[in-house]
Amino acid sequence: MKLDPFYLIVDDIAWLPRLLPVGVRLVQLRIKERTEAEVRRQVLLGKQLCQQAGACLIVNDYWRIALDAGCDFVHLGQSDLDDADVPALQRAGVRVGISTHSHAELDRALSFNPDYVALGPIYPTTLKVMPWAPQGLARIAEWKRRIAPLPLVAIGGLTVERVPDVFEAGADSAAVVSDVLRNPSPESRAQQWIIATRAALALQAER
Ligand SMILES: Cc1ncc(COP(=O)(O)OP(=O)(O)O)c(N)n1
Ligand SMILES: Cc1nc(C(=O)O)sc1CCOP(=O)(O)O
Ligand SMILES: [Mg+2]
Repeated sequence: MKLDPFYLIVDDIAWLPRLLPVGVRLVQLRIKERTEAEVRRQVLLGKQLCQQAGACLIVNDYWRIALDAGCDFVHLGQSDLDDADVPALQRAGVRVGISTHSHAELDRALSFNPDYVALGPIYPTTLKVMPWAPQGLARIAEWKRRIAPLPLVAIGGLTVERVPDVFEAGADSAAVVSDVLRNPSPESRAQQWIIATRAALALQAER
């Protein structure tokens, strides 16, 4: 399976009418601290907006809601895996991406037969407190050797300026929150991301 090289993560579907028209084609809805009813509403609307734009929606954490809503992709972290029914998702045709931060987590993730593996944080992130030291670029290459041909998503502290190194190290897709959503112009930053990730992917293919 191929993932778009630019993987945008948003905390509310209000971002979608702003950023889908720019050309975002892979978007994770990562909603925290809202009621289940609100998450369900956003997932249903997010699915519709992404479908209309030809974009792929990935639902973070809320795998039951995603399954009920007929979504086709979820993202699960290690603690999410404790109560997620991954086989039920897979039987329903829902693709699953899994976060990893260590060798043990990678072994566990691979045991679920995921559709992609995410590695993070590559660089320090200000979005959330994490017990993990930044992984660095060498880890990307190591993870890629372990998981190929599965796609590898890099996440954590990524910026447009860091995109070339991340792809050169072996990432297939770069996931980002702050560098886009906290930019004074999220639309133009997303545009820069699209250009940078496509260029980096093309260079990777030439090597
Ligand atoms: C692409 C991607 N990678 C990692 C994460 C983190 O997932 P998780 O560890 O479950 O943490 P939360 O995002 O749920 O706080 C992710 N969401 N997306
Ligand atoms: C949500 C998340 N998960 C990570 C992981 O390593 O699993 S890093 C991260 C934060 C990503 O946000 P930003 O692009 O603002 O650094
Ligand atoms: Mg999670």
